[in-house]
Order: sequence, then C-alpha cells, then structure tokens
Amino acid sequence: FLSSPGGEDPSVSLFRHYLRLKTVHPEPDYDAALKFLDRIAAELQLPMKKIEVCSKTEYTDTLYMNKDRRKGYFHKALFCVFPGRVVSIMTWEGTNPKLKSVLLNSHTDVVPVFQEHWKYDAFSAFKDAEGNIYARGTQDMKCVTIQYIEAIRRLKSEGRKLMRTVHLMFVPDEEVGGHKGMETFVNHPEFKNLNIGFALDEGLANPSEAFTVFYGERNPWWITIHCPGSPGHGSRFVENTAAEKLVSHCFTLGDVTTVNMTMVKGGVAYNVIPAEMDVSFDLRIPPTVNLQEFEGQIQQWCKEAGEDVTYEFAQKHMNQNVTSTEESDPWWSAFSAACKEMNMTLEKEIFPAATDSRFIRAVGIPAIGFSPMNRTPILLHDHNEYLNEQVFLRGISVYEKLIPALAGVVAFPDEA
Ligand SMILES: CSCC[C@H](NC=O)C(=O)O
Ligand SMILES: [Zn+2]
Ligand SMILES: [Zn+2]
Repeated sequence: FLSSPGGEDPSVSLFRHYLRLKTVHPEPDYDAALKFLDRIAAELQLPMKKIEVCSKTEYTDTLYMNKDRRKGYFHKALFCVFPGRVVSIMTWEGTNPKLKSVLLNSHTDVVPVFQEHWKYDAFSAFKDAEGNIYARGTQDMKCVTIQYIEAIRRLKSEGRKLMRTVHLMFVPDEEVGGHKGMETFVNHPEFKNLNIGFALDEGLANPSEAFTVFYGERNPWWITIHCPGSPGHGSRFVENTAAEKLVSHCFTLGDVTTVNMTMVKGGVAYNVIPAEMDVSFDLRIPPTVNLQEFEGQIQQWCKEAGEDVTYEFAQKHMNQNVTSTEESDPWWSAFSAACKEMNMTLEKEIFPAATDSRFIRAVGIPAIGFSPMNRTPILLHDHNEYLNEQVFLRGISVYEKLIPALAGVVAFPDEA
C-alpha cells in the first residue's frame, strides 16, 4: 500500500507512512494504528489477536419523577459502557511452540508537539537532503515498531524458521503511564498465555558510535506535598504560613536520584494568606535506592517542614527488578553475542525515565530496553525529533540478527 518516491527503500516509506498517523495525545487516533497493523498482519501472513483492556460496563439505577407527579417515581436502569484500549499481538509461531517465547514490544502512541518550534510539520515525516526524517515518534518509538516488522518480513521472505515463538505486541497509552495498556495487560490471562521468556522494548538514541541498552529503570514517584498554614489578612505578619513551608530545603538527595518541582498551587488573592499551598515533585529513583528508607526520609522532611504537612502520591512505582546482564544469562548472552558479531559497542545503563518495561520486569520477565539508534542525538519528546534513514535501515539489519539469536536460545532444563 505504498509507493516509494524517488527509489526510496520501501521500509523507509512504510516508516514515513506510519509516522503520519496521528496517534498523538491527548486524543490519539488509535483506530488508524489498528487499521495499519491489520494490513501489516495480512502482508506478513501472521495471525493477530486484539484484546481490549480496561473496558467496563456499569449499571446504574436512577430514580425518575413520573410526568404525572401523583404516580410518584419510577426506576430506570442504565448501562454505561466505558470503552477500553486495545492491545494487538501478531504471533510468528516457532518450530517448538512449547518453549518460552520472545516478546518484541512497542507502544503506538506519541507525545504532543509544539508545532511552532518545529522546522517542518511534525506529522508530515519530511525527509531532508541528508536523509533525516522529521516527525514525532521517529525516535519514540515508531522506528522500533517498523524495524521489528521489517526484520520479520525479511526473515519470513528468506524462508527462515525460528525455534521459539516471537510475539509482536503493540500497546496504547505508554506515554500516559500505561494504565490502560501494559500495566493492566501484564495481569491479563491472555498475557500469561503468551508464555514470554524474554522481552525487548524501547531504549534511547546514542550520539556516539555505541548503542545503549537498558537493563532496569528508575522508579517514578509523583508526590504532592500539602502545606497547610494559618490563614489571615495579607497585611499582617503571620507565623507558620504555608508559603514559608514551601521553601524548606527538602529533597537534596545524591546525584543519582532526581527531584524536579513541577507544580506549585495555592492562593486566592494578593491580600489573603491561604490556608494551604501544595507543591508537586517528579522524583526518579534508581533501583539501588532503598525505597522504604527513602519514603521515611520524605516523612522526616515533611515533619521538619512544619506542622500538618502531609504528602500524597499520584504515581509510586515500587518494583525494582532489573534484568541480568551477566554472560551466564542465556538471554543476555544471546543478545550481546549477536551485537558483538555485528561489531556493535553496547553501553549498559539504567533507563532515566519510565517505559512499559517496568511492568514486564515487575511480573518477573527479563526485559531489555533497546532502540538501535547510534550517531543520533537524544530527541525523544523534544522539538524537531528526527532519525536518519540510514540509521533506521541499519536498525532493521540489527533486528534481523537479534531476533533469530533470541528465538534460538536453547531450551532450558525446565522447559523440557
Ligand atoms: C511515570 S508514568 C509516565 C511515563 C513516562 N514515560 C515516558 O516518557 C515518564 O514520565 O517517564
Ligand atoms: Zn516511548
Ligand atoms: Zn516517550
């Protein structure tokens, strides 16, 4: 369903086509993505499952006044259907489908843009003379979605058969925390049925020659501190005010945990001292930090900040599982050996932000965050996000080696 302008590689044309779908928050066009994926599944001749997560039907019983008041009230039953979100999975069955499978995960949504700061329309997928393709999602993470697809297409057309089953999973809502996506889906019976042994998900670009791989993530904690204080007339000198507590020197941890003050709320008028002010922080905590002790520290800081200062979490990820990158680990050893064979240098890191990998690791499945983009500045969520077509195409070749390596990991003793 594509034409390739000026002899463009069809994989690049497919990528640019996908980039033009507006799966952008706050109202992502997921229908467009689902339709696109349906066509891909047909082309690849792979079965596709679609599972709705987080949909619910609610029953409410409402009292209505009868038109003729003397007859009193009657009941009206209402069924409200709250639509969920759809997770789609294409499955390439292995020659030994009883073995644990390999998951290739990607999210279909992208973050909003400030169009006035872009050189080109953020959904036009404009390609400049150097082959740089500009669009929201070029790095995060529509590139990876198409690279998985194109690698599978090539392997299939070469007649390759892989031992382990490979699932391509396309999830919604990663950019808004994954609640109506991976967070819920990992506990769905259909997820367990996939029998996943190892997962690949997104990583980050690397401006150098090396590629970065992520074996764990920092835990996101979103916290609001409520600072109540004595209200009063703005002309008076009031002890123990809310604003005074706001400037307390909280949250000065080491250089590995980051704390950003992201919201400050409160106040009604210049001359009215408010009864409460709230301040919110985005904290990112590495998996090596003791979270219980850390929360104890937060409690202590609130206590020191003054009377009645309380806190409330809007996000509190507690799981600190990391994926083994020991050479003795069969998944990691397959991954790293394949990269070595391609002369790729890997840099192992903890992912600074949060991806759906955290939900996969939380249910005990090893996951590596990896987006094969070297020689590329990190521009996810930024203006003028781009990816060079040669870097993109090299990524397909990388997956062409990686996927068979992972799907060929020899059976473990417990897999029989
Ligand atoms: C913590 S839920 C939001 C997830 C989001 N992920 C990508 O940017 C992030 O802020 O890291
Ligand atoms: Zn992403
Ligand atoms: Zn993102």
